[in-house]
Amino acid sequence: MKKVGLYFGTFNPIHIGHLVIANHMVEFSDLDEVWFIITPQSPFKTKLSLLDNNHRYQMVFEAVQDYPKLKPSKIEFDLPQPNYTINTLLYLEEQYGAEYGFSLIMGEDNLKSFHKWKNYEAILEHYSIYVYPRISDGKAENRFEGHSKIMKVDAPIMEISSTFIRNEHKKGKNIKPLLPAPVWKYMDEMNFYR
Ligand SMILES: Nc1ncnc2c1ncn2[C@@H]1O[C@H](COP(=O)(O)OP(=O)(O)OP(=O)(O)O)[C@@H](O)[C@H]1O
Ligand SMILES: O=C(O)c1ccc[n+]([C@@H]2O[C@H](COP(=O)([O-])O)[C@@H](O)[C@H]2O)c1
Repeated sequence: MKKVGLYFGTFNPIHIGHLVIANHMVEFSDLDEVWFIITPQSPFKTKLSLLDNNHRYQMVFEAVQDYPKLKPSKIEFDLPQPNYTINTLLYLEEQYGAEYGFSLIMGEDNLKSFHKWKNYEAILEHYSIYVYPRISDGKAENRFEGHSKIMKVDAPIMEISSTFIRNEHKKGKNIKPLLPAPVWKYMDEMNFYR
Protein backbone atom coordinates (compact mmCIF):
# COMPACT_ATOMS: atom_id res chain seq x y z
CA MET A 1 0.00 0.00 0.00
CA LYS A 2 1.38 3.38 -1.00
CA LYS A 3 1.92 5.93 1.77
CA VAL A 4 0.54 9.35 0.95
CA GLY A 5 1.04 12.58 2.89
CA LEU A 6 -1.97 14.88 2.56
CA TYR A 7 -0.91 18.50 2.48
CA PHE A 8 -4.03 20.64 3.00
CA GLY A 9 -3.85 24.34 2.28
CA THR A 10 -5.31 27.43 0.74
CA PHE A 11 -2.24 27.87 -1.50
CA ASN A 12 -3.14 31.50 -2.31
CA PRO A 13 -0.62 31.27 -3.98
CA ILE A 14 1.58 28.18 -3.58
CA HIS A 15 5.13 29.37 -2.69
CA ILE A 16 8.58 27.78 -2.57
CA GLY A 17 8.08 27.09 1.17
CA HIS A 18 5.21 24.72 0.34
CA LEU A 19 7.28 23.05 -2.36
CA VAL A 20 10.36 22.64 -0.15
CA ILE A 21 8.19 21.07 2.58
CA ALA A 22 6.44 18.62 0.24
CA ASN A 23 9.73 17.64 -1.41
CA HIS A 24 11.43 17.23 1.98
CA MET A 25 8.64 14.88 3.06
CA VAL A 26 8.83 12.59 0.01
CA GLU A 27 12.61 12.50 0.02
CA PHE A 28 13.33 12.20 3.76
CA SER A 29 10.37 10.39 5.32
CA ASP A 30 8.61 7.07 4.66
CA LEU A 31 6.02 8.78 2.42
CA ASP A 32 5.85 7.71 -1.22
CA GLU A 33 3.78 10.67 -2.44
CA VAL A 34 2.45 14.02 -1.26
CA TRP A 35 -0.96 15.22 -2.44
CA PHE A 36 -1.63 18.95 -2.31
CA ILE A 37 -5.31 19.33 -1.38
CA ILE A 38 -6.38 22.81 -2.50
CA THR A 39 -9.03 23.99 -0.05
CA PRO A 40 -11.86 26.16 -1.41
CA GLN A 41 -12.66 27.64 2.01
CA SER A 42 -10.60 27.05 5.15
CA PRO A 43 -12.84 27.19 8.28
CA PHE A 44 -10.57 29.80 9.94
CA LYS A 45 -10.01 32.09 6.93
CA THR A 46 -12.08 34.79 5.24
CA LYS A 47 -12.57 34.87 1.49
CA LEU A 48 -10.81 38.26 1.32
CA SER A 49 -8.27 38.31 -1.54
CA LEU A 50 -8.87 34.58 -2.12
CA LEU A 51 -8.34 33.61 -5.74
CA ASP A 52 -10.75 31.32 -7.55
CA ASN A 53 -10.25 27.60 -6.79
CA ASN A 54 -9.24 26.72 -10.34
CA HIS A 55 -6.55 29.40 -10.50
CA ARG A 56 -5.07 28.23 -7.19
CA TYR A 57 -5.21 24.65 -8.49
CA GLN A 58 -3.55 25.65 -11.75
CA MET A 59 -0.65 27.27 -9.89
CA VAL A 60 -0.14 24.12 -7.75
CA PHE A 61 -0.38 21.98 -10.89
CA GLU A 62 2.34 24.01 -12.60
CA ALA A 63 4.55 24.12 -9.49
CA VAL A 64 4.68 20.31 -9.19
CA GLN A 65 4.89 19.35 -12.86
CA ASP A 66 8.58 18.37 -12.59
CA TYR A 67 8.05 16.44 -9.34
CA PRO A 68 6.45 13.03 -10.10
CA LYS A 69 5.88 12.23 -6.41
CA LEU A 70 3.91 15.46 -5.79
CA LYS A 71 0.28 15.60 -6.97
CA PRO A 72 -2.32 18.37 -6.98
CA SER A 73 -5.86 17.44 -5.90
CA LYS A 74 -9.26 19.05 -6.52
CA ILE A 75 -11.01 16.64 -4.19
CA GLU A 76 -12.39 19.38 -1.91
CA PHE A 77 -13.92 21.41 -4.76
CA ASP A 78 -17.17 19.45 -4.67
CA LEU A 79 -17.38 18.98 -0.90
CA PRO A 80 -19.42 21.27 1.41
CA GLN A 81 -17.82 24.55 2.58
CA PRO A 82 -16.18 25.54 4.81
CA ASN A 83 -13.96 22.53 4.25
CA TYR A 84 -13.54 20.56 7.43
CA THR A 85 -10.60 18.21 7.05
CA ILE A 86 -12.39 15.33 8.79
CA ASN A 87 -15.04 15.31 6.03
CA THR A 88 -12.39 15.21 3.30
CA LEU A 89 -10.57 12.39 5.07
CA LEU A 90 -13.77 10.31 5.23
CA TYR A 91 -14.33 10.94 1.53
CA LEU A 92 -10.73 10.06 0.62
CA GLU A 93 -10.97 6.80 2.61
CA GLU A 94 -14.13 5.88 0.72
CA GLN A 95 -12.56 6.60 -2.66
CA TYR A 96 -8.95 5.49 -2.19
CA GLY A 97 -8.69 3.75 1.21
CA ALA A 98 -8.05 0.34 -0.36
CA GLU A 99 -5.07 1.58 -2.35
CA TYR A 100 -3.41 4.22 -0.16
CA GLY A 101 -2.52 4.78 3.49
CA PHE A 102 -2.88 8.44 4.45
CA SER A 103 -1.11 10.78 6.90
CA LEU A 104 -1.32 14.55 7.29
CA ILE A 105 1.34 17.22 6.80
CA MET A 106 1.00 20.64 8.42
CA GLY A 107 3.06 23.64 9.47
CA GLU A 108 3.64 24.26 13.16
CA ASP A 109 1.21 27.23 13.12
CA ASN A 110 -1.61 24.83 12.28
CA LEU A 111 -0.70 22.49 15.13
CA LYS A 112 -1.20 25.45 17.50
CA SER A 113 -4.86 25.73 16.47
CA PHE A 114 -5.40 22.02 15.86
CA HIS A 115 -7.39 21.62 19.11
CA LYS A 116 -10.04 23.85 17.48
CA TRP A 117 -10.44 21.70 14.35
CA LYS A 118 -13.65 19.75 13.90
CA ASN A 119 -13.31 16.24 15.41
CA TYR A 120 -9.56 16.63 15.86
CA GLU A 121 -9.52 13.70 18.31
CA ALA A 122 -10.88 11.41 15.58
CA ILE A 123 -8.27 12.71 13.13
CA LEU A 124 -5.49 11.95 15.62
CA GLU A 125 -6.88 8.54 16.41
CA HIS A 126 -6.74 7.46 12.77
CA TYR A 127 -3.87 9.45 11.25
CA SER A 128 -0.28 10.39 11.92
CA ILE A 129 0.58 14.06 11.51
CA TYR A 130 3.93 15.31 10.27
CA VAL A 131 4.56 18.81 11.60
CA TYR A 132 6.94 21.06 9.73
CA PRO A 133 8.69 23.76 11.86
CA ARG A 134 7.47 27.32 11.35
CA ILE A 135 7.92 30.54 13.31
CA SER A 136 4.56 31.72 14.66
CA ASP A 137 3.02 33.10 17.85
CA GLY A 138 1.74 30.89 20.65
CA LYS A 139 2.31 27.32 21.62
CA ALA A 140 0.68 24.01 20.77
CA GLU A 141 -1.45 22.42 23.51
CA ASN A 142 0.61 20.47 26.05
CA ARG A 143 -1.28 17.27 25.24
CA PHE A 144 0.23 17.33 21.75
CA GLU A 145 3.81 17.47 23.12
CA GLY A 146 5.45 14.10 22.53
CA HIS A 147 2.16 12.62 21.22
CA SER A 148 2.87 9.30 19.51
CA LYS A 149 0.92 10.29 16.35
CA ILE A 150 2.52 13.74 15.98
CA MET A 151 5.93 13.70 14.33
CA LYS A 152 7.97 16.88 14.41
CA VAL A 153 10.02 17.03 11.24
CA ASP A 154 13.64 18.04 11.67
CA ALA A 155 13.98 20.44 8.76
CA PRO A 156 15.13 23.97 8.01
CA ILE A 157 12.74 26.81 8.91
CA MET A 158 11.49 29.03 6.08
CA GLU A 159 9.94 32.36 6.89
CA ILE A 160 7.71 32.67 3.82
CA SER A 161 3.95 33.05 3.68
CA SER A 162 1.36 33.59 0.97
CA THR A 163 0.14 36.67 2.88
CA PHE A 164 3.60 38.26 2.67
CA ILE A 165 3.79 37.49 -1.05
CA ARG A 166 0.32 38.95 -1.77
CA ASN A 167 0.96 42.11 0.28
CA GLU A 168 4.43 42.88 -1.02
CA HIS A 169 3.48 42.14 -4.63
CA LYS A 170 0.62 44.64 -4.27
CA LYS A 171 3.13 47.26 -3.09
CA GLY A 172 5.22 46.63 -6.21
CA LYS A 173 8.05 44.71 -4.50
CA ASN A 174 9.78 41.95 -6.43
CA ILE A 175 8.72 38.65 -4.82
CA LYS A 176 9.68 36.52 -7.83
CA PRO A 177 12.29 34.33 -6.04
CA LEU A 178 9.67 33.21 -3.50
CA LEU A 179 7.55 31.51 -6.16
CA PRO A 180 8.24 28.50 -8.37
CA ALA A 181 9.06 29.97 -11.83
CA PRO A 182 5.87 28.83 -13.64
CA VAL A 183 3.76 30.16 -10.74
CA TRP A 184 5.34 33.59 -11.01
CA LYS A 185 4.74 33.57 -14.77
CA TYR A 186 1.06 32.61 -14.40
CA MET A 187 0.46 35.11 -11.60
CA ASP A 188 2.15 37.92 -13.49
CA GLU A 189 0.36 37.21 -16.78
CA MET A 190 -3.02 36.97 -15.03
CA ASN A 191 -2.38 40.16 -13.01
CA PHE A 192 -3.22 38.44 -9.72
CA TYR A 193 -2.98 40.17 -6.29
CA ARG A 194 -2.40 43.64 -7.79
N1 LIG B 1 6.98 28.74 5.46
C1 LIG B 1 6.30 27.70 5.95
N2 LIG B 1 6.88 26.87 6.86
C2 LIG B 1 6.18 25.82 7.38
N3 LIG B 1 4.90 25.52 7.06
C3 LIG B 1 4.27 26.30 6.16
C4 LIG B 1 4.95 27.43 5.56
N4 LIG B 1 4.08 28.02 4.70
C5 LIG B 1 2.94 27.31 4.77
N5 LIG B 1 3.04 26.29 5.64
C6 LIG B 1 2.02 25.28 5.96
O1 LIG B 1 1.43 24.89 4.73
C7 LIG B 1 0.02 24.59 4.90
C8 LIG B 1 -0.80 25.39 3.93
O2 LIG B 1 -0.52 26.74 4.16
P1 LIG B 1 -1.29 27.95 3.54
O3 LIG B 1 -1.77 27.62 2.17
O4 LIG B 1 -2.28 28.48 4.49
O5 LIG B 1 -0.04 28.94 3.35
P2 LIG B 1 0.38 30.25 4.15
O6 LIG B 1 1.66 30.71 3.58
O7 LIG B 1 0.32 29.99 5.63
O8 LIG B 1 -0.83 31.20 3.69
P3 LIG B 1 -1.41 32.58 4.28
O9 LIG B 1 -0.27 33.51 4.51
O10 LIG B 1 -2.35 33.00 3.18
O11 LIG B 1 -2.14 32.22 5.56
C9 LIG B 1 -0.27 24.89 6.38
O12 LIG B 1 -0.18 23.67 7.08
C10 LIG B 1 0.87 25.82 6.79
O13 LIG B 1 1.14 25.69 8.16
O1 LIG C 1 -11.15 20.79 9.87
C1 LIG C 1 -11.02 21.88 10.48
O2 LIG C 1 -11.71 22.19 11.46
C2 LIG C 1 -9.95 22.83 9.97
C3 LIG C 1 -9.70 24.03 10.62
C4 LIG C 1 -8.72 24.89 10.09
C5 LIG C 1 -8.01 24.52 8.96
N1 LIG C 1 -8.29 23.33 8.36
C6 LIG C 1 -7.60 22.97 7.12
O3 LIG C 1 -6.21 23.16 7.22
C7 LIG C 1 -5.66 23.58 5.97
C8 LIG C 1 -4.76 24.78 6.17
O4 LIG C 1 -5.53 25.83 6.64
P1 LIG C 1 -5.09 27.32 6.49
O5 LIG C 1 -6.22 28.09 7.13
O6 LIG C 1 -3.77 27.42 7.22
O7 LIG C 1 -4.96 27.57 5.00
C9 LIG C 1 -6.88 23.88 5.06
O8 LIG C 1 -7.01 22.84 4.15
C10 LIG C 1 -8.06 23.89 6.00
O9 LIG C 1 -9.25 23.41 5.41
C11 LIG C 1 -9.23 22.50 8.83
